[in-house]
Amino acid sequence: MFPVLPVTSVSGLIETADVVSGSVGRVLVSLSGDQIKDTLPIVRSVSEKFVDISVLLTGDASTDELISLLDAGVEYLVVSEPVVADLIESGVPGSRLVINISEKAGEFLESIASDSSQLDSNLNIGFYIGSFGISKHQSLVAAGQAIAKTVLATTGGARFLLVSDPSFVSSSNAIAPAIPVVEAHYLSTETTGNGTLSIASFITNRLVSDRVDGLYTTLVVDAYDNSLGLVYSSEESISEAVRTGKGVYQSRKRGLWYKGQTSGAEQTLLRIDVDCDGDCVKFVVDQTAPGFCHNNTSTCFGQYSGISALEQTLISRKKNAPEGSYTARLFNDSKLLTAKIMEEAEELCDAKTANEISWEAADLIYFAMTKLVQEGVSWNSVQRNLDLKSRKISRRKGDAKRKWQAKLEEKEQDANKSRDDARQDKKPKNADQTSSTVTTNGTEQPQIKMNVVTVTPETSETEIAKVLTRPLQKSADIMKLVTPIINNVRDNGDKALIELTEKFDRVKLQSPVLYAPFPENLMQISEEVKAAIDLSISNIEKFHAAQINKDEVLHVETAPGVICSRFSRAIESVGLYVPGGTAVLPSTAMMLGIPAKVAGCKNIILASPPRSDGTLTPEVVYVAHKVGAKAILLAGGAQAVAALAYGTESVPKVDKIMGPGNQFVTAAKMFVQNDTSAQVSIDMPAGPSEVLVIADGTSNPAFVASDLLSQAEHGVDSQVILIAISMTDDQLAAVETEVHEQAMRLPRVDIVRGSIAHSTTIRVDSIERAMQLSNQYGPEHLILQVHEASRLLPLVEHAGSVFVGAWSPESCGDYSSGTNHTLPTYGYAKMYSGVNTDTFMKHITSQELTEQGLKNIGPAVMALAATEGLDGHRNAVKVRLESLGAL
Ligand SMILES: NC(=O)c1ccc[n+]([C@@H]2O[C@H](COP(=O)([O-])OP(=O)(O)OC[C@H]3O[C@@H](n4cnc5c(N)ncnc54)[C@H](O)[C@@H]3O)[C@@H](O)[C@H]2O)c1
Ligand SMILES: N[C@H](CO)Cc1c[nH]c[nH+]1
Repeated sequence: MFPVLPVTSVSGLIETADVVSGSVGRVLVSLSGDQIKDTLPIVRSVSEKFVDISVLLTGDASTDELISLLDAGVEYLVVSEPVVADLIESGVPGSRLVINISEKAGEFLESIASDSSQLDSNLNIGFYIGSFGISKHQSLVAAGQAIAKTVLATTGGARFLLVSDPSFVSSSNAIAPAIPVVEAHYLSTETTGNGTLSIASFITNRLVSDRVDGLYTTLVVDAYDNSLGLVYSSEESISEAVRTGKGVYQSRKRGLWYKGQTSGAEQTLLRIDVDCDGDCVKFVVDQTAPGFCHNNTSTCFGQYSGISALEQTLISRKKNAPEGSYTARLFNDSKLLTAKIMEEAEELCDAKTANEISWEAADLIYFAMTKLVQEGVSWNSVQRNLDLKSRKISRRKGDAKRKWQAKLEEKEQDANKSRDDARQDKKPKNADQTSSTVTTNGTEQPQIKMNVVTVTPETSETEIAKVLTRPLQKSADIMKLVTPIINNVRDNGDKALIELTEKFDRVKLQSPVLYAPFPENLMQISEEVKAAIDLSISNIEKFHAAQINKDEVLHVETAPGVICSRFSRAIESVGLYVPGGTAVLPSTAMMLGIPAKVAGCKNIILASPPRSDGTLTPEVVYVAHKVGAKAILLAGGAQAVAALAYGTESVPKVDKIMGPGNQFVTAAKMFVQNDTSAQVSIDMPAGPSEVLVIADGTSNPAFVASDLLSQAEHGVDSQVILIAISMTDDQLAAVETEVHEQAMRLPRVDIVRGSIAHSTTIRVDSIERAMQLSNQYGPEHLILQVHEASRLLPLVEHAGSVFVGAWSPESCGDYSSGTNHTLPTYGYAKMYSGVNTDTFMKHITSQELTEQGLKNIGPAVMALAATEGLDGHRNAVKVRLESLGAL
């Protein structure tokens, strides 16, 4: 609550606003009805400069005139009781009104003393008493005490009392929480003055200290309400702060502390507020770079994040963006910036899932912020505008301009047309009513339903390609996000790793690595889960061990005396990424750790994002222990990938990084693989999970739905496809009902809604067409739930892993059957295998030639070397053949 409210006439408004702008930040202006119209522009401009104006109405004014004041940004209107009633009837909230009870304060007190229930309807309304009205009946202090006790105490701080009398200063404690209203010309930012009252003394009068040194606990925040840190104040430091308009505090060791006097990181004081019970004072300041903390961070709680961080970065880029960089281009090319803002606004309008919407909104804010910084407009003033707009009482109808309505209609027509084209005329009735509702547990719910498309021999290739399109992955944009993260870890090692983990996983670690042997208490798991892991490990180990025969060396005599051979070696150091963002995946630790162990990798390092308490899921630690991992890196995302690729003070560098992850992980893996200085390879791009189920009229609808949902629940960026071969409308409807009902029972139903929104059922009339579409899509998981499913296997050209028949749910491959679940997604099954034992090995070839062998192939080598103009190569054979007398 504010400690004092200066009151002035219109002619003194601007001057008073200047005086109080760095301390109380509020003014009460007394106005008559006929002054309102001319005062509105002044109200707007003063309010924009962060001074809140309230109006004390003298005389009469119409309801519309009073509302125009509130629309212009006036915080509170102090008016008589009948006017309050009129305004409330016109829709003005009570929280913006203060009843002027000066004229009849005595009666008012008497009446509420006899019946306090009459206050209930006015719960959030403030009260104002001028000394004149009070003096007729009783002393000001007595009136204030009575009102404070009877009226204010019941509202928990929502209601306040303004008392107008200079003598109030000395008695303010006696009638707190009433707020003194003081003629502005009596107030001064100086400590003492000729007949003036110090603003600082009003603040300190409000404060109590529960500390032995008598100092006041002081919260320092910036204009965005970011907490910068905690300090202490004294009467002297508060006086100095108000006098200088700067951040001045009381150091517990070094006395008066003018913040930034030596470092340059000083603060401009915007406002001082006192909390509800007077034991904490809040300084709102504008902080000069590099920041508030002595560690040169923006705040004592670390660097800014979100909007504040973005604004800071863009301001510094504007000063020194490298020539040719994208940001420099944006600052220098206003047309490009305008086009990007329009593009991102459109993408936000088109976004469907929660993830897409927040992603696109972030893009739009980035470009909007670039425009603000380019034009020298602070985010602070945008926030102020939002606050002032929220004070408006009159609401506009809010229709969009005609130009934009027309554009929207055009877009809708285009979308309808392409949907109709894709569905063609053979679309079954009921099959594509995506907006239908169903009743679940007695309540109507929008049906969770995949889009349905019928593919016929006439369907064009373009239409088919569209149907098989995966959710857009903005690789270039993601790369832009992960590149600075990777560079930061490469350059700053553990420090960056710890900071980024704090930023993205919201946990501050002391050390980012856990070394083997892992403490028992970190891997305590139930006997049931332990048995499940042990069984799964045993099957995975059997299947992966069978994939190699390390002792077998390949020998082939390609020509007499020319023996070529090949032998395998394990990759020495491997980094295994175990995702942990939306779900914890100990199964992925098994799928990567077991083949690494079977292959014989010497250094196995696991990486996984830590939980909010800084620990890892015990199941993951247990698996790490079982596979003989040397260390576990407690980090996720691009920062974990970078640490594994380059190594840090505590993270050992690896030779190859394996494992799935979200778009940041996948992009980071691609990045480090391309950086020759990292000398690291990767397994494959394994991104958001996906499944393609092929079903027919014989399939069990519940089984089909369950397989679709088991992948849809991974993340909103997952996609599932059902290819329905010659299913009737009823058969398809049965699957759709199962999808909805099973989904509604899943705890992750919200994620499922997101992924199903971009998933499709494709109706075809033959197995051949189904297999051709599946091969074109190249799914991570292919599930064959058709009559005599195994006969389709020879037709599979591209897929990560295949599940054959009704009794082979995809989940078995995820956990326990023995095959690997780390598989290529996004169509990469066309050129990559899933993780297997070979992923952890490399093959070395060797050859041994006898004299005869050299004589047999030497002339061919010499001829080819001559053709390539590489005489050195030719000579290496020539000198030998000459020594054998063969030339
Ligand atoms: N293809 C496969 O074989 C396979 C197997 C298992 C899981 N998956 C997939 O792996 C993915 C796991 O994703 P996840 O998110 O749950 O876990 P994750 O561990 O891959 O990602 C979490 C990390 O992402 C980083 N991150 C989050 N938001 C960020 C941002 N805005 N900027 C920079 N970094 C950010 C954080 O560092 C966080 O630790 C899912 O898509 C799942 O489908 C695939
Ligand atoms: N289905 C995922 C592979 O895309 C792996 C997984 C882990 N846990 C459950 N499923």
